[in-house]
Amino acid sequence: MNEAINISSLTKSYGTHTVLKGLDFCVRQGEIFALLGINGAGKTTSLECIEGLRNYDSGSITINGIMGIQLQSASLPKYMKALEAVKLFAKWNKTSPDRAALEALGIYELAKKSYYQLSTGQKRRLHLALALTRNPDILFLDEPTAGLDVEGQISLHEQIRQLKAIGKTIILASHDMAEVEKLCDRIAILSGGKIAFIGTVEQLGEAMGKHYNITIQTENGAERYELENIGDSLLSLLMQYRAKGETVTDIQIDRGSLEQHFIKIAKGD
Ligand SMILES: Nc1ncnc2c1ncn2[C@@H]1O[C@H](COP(=O)(O)OP(=O)(O)OP(=O)(O)O)[C@@H](O)[C@H]1O
Repeated sequence: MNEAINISSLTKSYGTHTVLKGLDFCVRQGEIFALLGINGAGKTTSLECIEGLRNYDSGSITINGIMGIQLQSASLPKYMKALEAVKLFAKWNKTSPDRAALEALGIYELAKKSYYQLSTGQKRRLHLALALTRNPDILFLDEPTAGLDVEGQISLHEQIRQLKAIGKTIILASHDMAEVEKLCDRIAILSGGKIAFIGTVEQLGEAMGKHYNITIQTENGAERYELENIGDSLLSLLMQYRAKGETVTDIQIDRGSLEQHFIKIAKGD
């Protein structure tokens, strides 16, 4: 698959504070890619360097395609109608609005509503539509569903999937692990100014190795354990229950959530 973005040895400091210490990663054409990291890890800084909104100190950034940017916070005049805004931005960008993308975002349903009448989710959709007026190949979304209710999140996810289906590459920063797990093809975790992990959520689970969350249910209640290996450890755990004379009624095993893996990697464990 071709690369939409290639980042090599990217560094960025604010005064004496070095935030990016040599980032290396690529985003493939047509994928939904998430940049993850704890608060202050440098996600926005990385995105803004790639978008050209921020200077960086060294390294290289190669972009193959036109970029569209949905900023974390933005505003429009109170009485501007949604479709008016889209047309204005399209005129500014000397493009004609991409009907399929606008339909995917449900903008025609909002066409005649003034900006102040839009809900947070509808504003988010409109700003995404404005980012699309450049007819971009690559879309940057900084925490796209922050502040949206569950319904708003689900519909924006669906719209992001539709944008992928019409060929857009999407790179987003997010704190929402459930969102990332459902939506993204690949993730990169920023930690200590570098990429600590890159790959699919499944690959992250595999890379974190033999780690299991075990819940053992008895008549006396449920107890949770974290085991490194499932064979001997689980067996000896069950033997302990038997020795205590407690009957095990149920066992649940999972390989750890994205959240658990993320916290371990993002905090440098
Ligand atoms: N303009 C700036 N001047 C000085 N320091 C800055 C500036 N912008 C960001 N920083 C610092 O750089 C670090 C990374 O910030 P950045 O906003 O890129 O992180 P982030 O991962 O996007 O965080 P969050 O999840 O909180 O949005 C933080 O320590 C922040 O305080």
